[in-house]
Amino acid sequence: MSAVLQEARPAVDVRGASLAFGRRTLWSGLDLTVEPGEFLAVLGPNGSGKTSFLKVLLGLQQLSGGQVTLAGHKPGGVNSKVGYIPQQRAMDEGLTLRGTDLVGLGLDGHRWGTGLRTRAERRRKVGAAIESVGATRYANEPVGKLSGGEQQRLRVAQALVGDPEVLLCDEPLLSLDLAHQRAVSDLIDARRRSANTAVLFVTHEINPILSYVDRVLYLVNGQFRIGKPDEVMSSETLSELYGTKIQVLKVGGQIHIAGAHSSLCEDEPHHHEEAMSE
Ligand SMILES: Nc1ncnc2c1ncn2[C@@H]1O[C@H](COP(=O)(O)OP(=O)(O)OP(=O)(O)O)[C@@H](O)[C@H]1O
Repeated sequence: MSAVLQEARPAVDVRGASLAFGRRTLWSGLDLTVEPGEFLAVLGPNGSGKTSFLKVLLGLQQLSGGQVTLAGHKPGGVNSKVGYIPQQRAMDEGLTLRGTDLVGLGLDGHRWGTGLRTRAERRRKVGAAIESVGATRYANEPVGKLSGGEQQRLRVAQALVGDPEVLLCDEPLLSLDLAHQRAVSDLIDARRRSANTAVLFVTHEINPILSYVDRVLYLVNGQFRIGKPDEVMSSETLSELYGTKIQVLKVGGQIHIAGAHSSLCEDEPHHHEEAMSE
C-alpha cells in the first residue's frame, strides 16, 4: 500500500459501537474517527467505561455491537500497530529485569510483534526507543530499583518501540509528581508530532494534558459527548451529561469544575491489575 493511502486512512474508526455488561449499557451508538497525529482525551467518572473502551481497541474486549478498526485492521490482530501505556504503579523492588529487557518486551509476542530479522536491528530499535525517552543512563539497571518516573519513561519506550500508529494510554500520569507528569506527557506529545501517531489518553484530570488535546470523548452514565475541549468542557455540556448543575470555570489556562461534579467524577481511580502489555 502506498504511503499516501496509509496517510489517508483513519488511525481509529469506531462505527455504531456499543458495550453492555448484562443489563448495563456502558455506551451505545458510538461513532468516532481519530486521525493520525490526533490527541484524544477520554474522560469520565469511575465506572463510565474508559478502560473498557481501551480494552476494545486492544482486542481484549468484544463489542456488544458495531465495529472498530485501527489503521485499517481489526483490534488485537498481528498487524494492528498499537502501543499501550498502562497506569503507573510501582514495580516490585526485587525485579531484576533490566530496562532494556522491559522495552524489548514491546517487540515480543504475536499481538504487537514486528517480525524483526536480526538481533542487531532489535538492539538498535530498543536503544533508539530508550534514547527517545531520555532513559539511556539507567536502561541497564534492574527496573525494580528505579524511581516511579524512571519506570514510567521505560513503559513509554516499551509502547513506542514497535512504531505504533496508535498509542493507547490508561491514566499514564497517575502517581507521578507534576514534573514527571509534564515529562511523560511531553514525550507522548513529541511522539505524535514526530511520527503522526494518534494518541488516545484516558484520564481523570484534563489539566496536565490540556495544551495537547485536540478533542475529548467524555463518557457519563451511558451518555457521551465528543468535541473540542472548549465545546465539551463547558457548564452547559457537562450539566446536560451529568443531568445536574455543573459549573466549569476557566482560569489561567486551566479548567476547574465546581458543583456536584467533584462527588461524581473525582473519586480515586481504580487500579487495573491486568498487565495488558506484558
Ligand atoms: N468483564 C466485565 N464484566 C462485567 N462488568 C464489567 C466488566 N468489565 C468492566 N465491567 C464494568 O463496567 C464498568 C466500567 O468499567 P471500566 O473499568 O471500563 O470503567 P472506567 O471508566 O475505566 O473506570 P475507572 O475510572 O474507575 O477506572 C464498571 O462498572 C465495571 O465493573
